[in-house]
Amino acid sequence: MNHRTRIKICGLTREQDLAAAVAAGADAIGFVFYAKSPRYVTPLRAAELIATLPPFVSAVGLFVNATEEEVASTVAVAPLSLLQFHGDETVVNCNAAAARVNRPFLRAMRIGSATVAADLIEYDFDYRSGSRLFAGLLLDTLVDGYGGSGKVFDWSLIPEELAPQVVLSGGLSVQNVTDAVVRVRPFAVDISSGVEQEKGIKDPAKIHAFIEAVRRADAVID
Ligand SMILES: O=C(O)c1ccccc1NCC(=O)[C@H](O)[C@H](O)COP(=O)(O)O
Repeated sequence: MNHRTRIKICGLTREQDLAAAVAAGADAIGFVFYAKSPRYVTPLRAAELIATLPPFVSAVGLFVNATEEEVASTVAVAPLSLLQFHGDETVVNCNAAAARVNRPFLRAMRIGSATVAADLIEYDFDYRSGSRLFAGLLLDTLVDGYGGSGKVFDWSLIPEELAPQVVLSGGLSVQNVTDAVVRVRPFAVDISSGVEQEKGIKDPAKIHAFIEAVRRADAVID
């Protein structure tokens, strides 16, 4: 079987960075609607950027503790195909917002030093049983500012049975992603800091090198 790890590049703000990510083979582009983030884009700006995407590249909208109304008004402007909830939202909050706009969603689970494997299994069960629109867990590193930290967490925490459904995130880079994919075998990987010149400004060469490294790992797995 040809293993193909999906790839999300997050926190894009410029047309040239989208073009570089698409040319390199990204499967999804993440847009940050969290105003405190240096990678923040308005719904209108996201719509302009999404208009440059070719078919079959997903537009993911990232929210942190947004209200249902904020999610609905964002999706009314920016044609997102997938939502990502990255704050302290509950299952009920995520499900209500996703159902309001009828979009599937990723739930970011932020992993810290006290997290154990059973927490991941319980979290996945809570969301899988709580919403037909739950599309999976995005596993990220627990930090103060919610995400986009450039810091890794302990990948050995990820239960083998969950790995094929998770999006692995948090501090990935061209240096560590081959090891991450071979060890964890996630459905997808997600990156922001590791492909940047500065926050919100991506580096086309780093994007290309990262995606090449993921493809090398896929070849090892096959
Ligand atoms: O990217 C941000 O600025 C951000 C701010 C607040 C919440 C989440 C945020 N990003 C979420 C993502 O999906 C990032 O890609 C993920 O946290 C990984 O980031 P990095 O460790 O920089 O690769």
